[in-house]
Amino acid sequence: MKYVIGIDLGTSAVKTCLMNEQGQIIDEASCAYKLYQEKPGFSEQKPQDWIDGVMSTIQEIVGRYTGEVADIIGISYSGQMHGLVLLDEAGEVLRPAILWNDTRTTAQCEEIVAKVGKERLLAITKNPALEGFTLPKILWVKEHEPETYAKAKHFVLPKDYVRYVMTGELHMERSDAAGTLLLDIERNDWSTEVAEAVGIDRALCPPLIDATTEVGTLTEAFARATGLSSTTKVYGGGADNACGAVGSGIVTGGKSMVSIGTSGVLLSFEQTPDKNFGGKVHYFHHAVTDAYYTMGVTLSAGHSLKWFKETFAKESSFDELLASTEDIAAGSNGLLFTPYLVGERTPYADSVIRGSFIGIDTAHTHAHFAKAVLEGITFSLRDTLEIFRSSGKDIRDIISIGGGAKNPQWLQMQADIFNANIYQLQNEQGPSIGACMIALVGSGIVASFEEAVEKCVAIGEVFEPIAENVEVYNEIYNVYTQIYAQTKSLNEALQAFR
Ligand SMILES: Nc1ncnc2c1ncn2[C@@H]1O[C@H](COP(=O)(O)OP(=O)(O)O)[C@@H](O)[C@H]1O
Ligand SMILES: O=C(CO)[C@@H](O)[C@H](O)COP(=O)(O)O
Repeated sequence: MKYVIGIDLGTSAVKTCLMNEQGQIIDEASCAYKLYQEKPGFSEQKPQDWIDGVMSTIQEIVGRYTGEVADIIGISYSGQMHGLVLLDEAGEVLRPAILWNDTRTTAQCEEIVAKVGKERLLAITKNPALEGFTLPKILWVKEHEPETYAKAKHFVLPKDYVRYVMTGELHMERSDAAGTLLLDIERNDWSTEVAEAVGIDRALCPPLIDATTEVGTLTEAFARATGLSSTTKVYGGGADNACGAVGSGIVTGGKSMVSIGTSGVLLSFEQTPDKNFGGKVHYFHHAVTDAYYTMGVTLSAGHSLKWFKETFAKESSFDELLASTEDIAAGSNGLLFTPYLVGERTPYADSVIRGSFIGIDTAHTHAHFAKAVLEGITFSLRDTLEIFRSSGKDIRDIISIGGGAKNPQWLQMQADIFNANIYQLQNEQGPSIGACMIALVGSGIVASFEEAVEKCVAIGEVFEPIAENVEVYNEIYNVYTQIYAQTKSLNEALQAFR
């Protein structure tokens, strides 16, 4: 029996799993790491923490594995997107990584639009300039840390850095490169036009590879440190949302996914790169060659729940916190929450907006606040669903993944707020399953992604919308959608006090 390893480099933790050639998950391990949010808008991580986490999860899995290590024949990755890792001539990390949920780069986004042109940028990259993407982060370092920028030889994304350390080979994989704002999506290559317009040396961009490209084998040092064999082959991997889609079986048309991790994502498969969403949703390369996907992103989805738990319910587990909300009716007795804790991306690209609780009443308890947080996160994802539905997409079935898909109560709430059937996977780790599937396809054990879906994707429970809750949520959603405009100027006035 042959095995593959999938490494999902998330924002809260790395989640690694071992899958056999029949598509069964044999073992899993995870290791959390720190997020540094030292100033409002800043969000960084230390690349060495990722490496330590990856090493320890592999050591744990190899320690429990009783077969021949040489039978673990392939490894691939799923990675949090957009994060900037700058490397010097010797391949050493120059500064902490600036992450996808860091919004310090509003001025750099304006600079990109001024220099490239809004329409031209959209035509080339299919996306507008948003703070979370990588190019504005490069420009921020160039402006604010010129001595660091002068030493930079290459930039990479989080999982591409981990792969570099494990193999010694430096590349950037395309589904992730699509989120840099430097990729020409239709030409499937770096855009010299964008790089030149903003004054970035094109040589900073590493060679591009596909998700299933075999980049080499593990270094002797990494194999020794983890107990793996140095013959283990390593494949490109994909952006975490692309891998989540693969792990949810979304490799062909007509299917959608919701992911609640640190961020929240509503994603829909696209066969071609030429639809026009006017930049309202992100439009990226899939991990599946010659396929694409569109998605909207809530910056603080699971993060809002984690913030609430750590701030107001530190002693409770997530399950206990959610159980405490069970008896509260849909709508939290008139309490609303907007999850804009670090600003927002979809549908409001706004780094200044912050969250609110609206409608606080003397009757509200701790549990009402917890339920309002869950509802607010889910309403925010509905904002993207509305964009998709108004573009003509008929979305009735959605596969739900990520930490937020662990809880049946939240899955029912998703069905009620989205008015769609919600499908839970038997294992909610969609991205690491997707990473294993990439290794299976890359190694040739499985002939295609369609075949990998047959083998590896196991749907669990289905949650159908409850009509009376759908009706209540439709009414409350209409109120929710007014909060952004009505709190925008208040948050602008408060910005100076953060
Ligand atoms: N048992 C649970 N029930 C509901 N939500 C949960 C549960 N456990 C974790 N979560 C949510 O999932 C989030 C982490 O999801 P995960 O997919 O692991 O994130 P990431 O990929 O960003 O590291 C947490 O921040 C939390 O909000
Ligand atoms: O910025 C985006 C997508 O554009 C995020 O979805 C990141 O890719 C992080 O994902 P999680 O850690 O929340 O899974």
